[in-house]
Amino acid sequence: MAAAHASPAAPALVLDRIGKTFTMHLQGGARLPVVRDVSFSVAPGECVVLGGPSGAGKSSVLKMIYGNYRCDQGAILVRDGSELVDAAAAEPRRIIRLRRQRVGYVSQFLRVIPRVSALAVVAQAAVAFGLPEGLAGARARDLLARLNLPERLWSLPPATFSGGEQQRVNIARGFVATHDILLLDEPTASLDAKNRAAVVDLIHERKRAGSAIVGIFHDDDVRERVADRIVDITRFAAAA
Ligand SMILES: Nc1ncnc2c1ncn2[C@@H]1O[C@H](COP(=O)(O)OP(=O)(O)OP(=O)(O)O)[C@@H](O)[C@H]1O
Repeated sequence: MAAAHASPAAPALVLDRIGKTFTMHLQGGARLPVVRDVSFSVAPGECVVLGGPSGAGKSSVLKMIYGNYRCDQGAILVRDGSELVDAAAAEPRRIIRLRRQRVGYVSQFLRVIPRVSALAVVAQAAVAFGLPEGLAGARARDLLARLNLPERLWSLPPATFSGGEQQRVNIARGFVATHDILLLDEPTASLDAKNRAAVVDLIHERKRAGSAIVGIFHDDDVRERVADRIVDITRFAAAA
């Protein structure tokens, strides 16, 4: 595990020449090079939006930052208190700690947990971050209300919710803790205009609070309202 000391002015996140080639073991080991030498950094309070057409590798880059996909090359430096941790080389236990304390992630779809209510799904994320239960519950209720999830649904498990309702539970879960780094994979894809606006407000609040955000947004309007900078992933296309 690589670790070094970080200066207070350092970026929250640095990607240094990361790359990914998928190997399809069920297809005779066919190799699919996706990206290479992806390098950019994100400052506290900044929102970097990943651009590029479908299949360019935007979600793969987010998944490498979160540790869902292993990097073939490069380093992902995450500030963890006074340390800089290379998440690309970190042990699983360290990745779990980073996810709890430093890096939040809103995926495209909610992975529902059977029999757990929507309110508990959101509050549990805040408890895992370290908030006391009372405060976690209050923040969960506040977020579900801001995201216009009808109160009659809060005590129900989200398995039977509509796509947009599930996605709002997912967003509330990602925003209920105050991670230094927040990864957003098309959080507004299945939302109407009112709820897209609610998410834009949450992103602005989180930026003001100093989180470094990396997001993917296909909606041009949302992208323009939240992006400080767009990083075009096609610049890092790996040759086949
Ligand atoms: N687990 C995987 N195994 C094999 N190939 C994968 C895997 N994940 C992604 N890919 C491939 O990597 C390429 C990039 O996919 P990725 O989802 O990162 O693109 P994207 O830019 O986010 O696309 P979209 O905008 O459509 O979501 C695609 O060709 C995809 O098929």
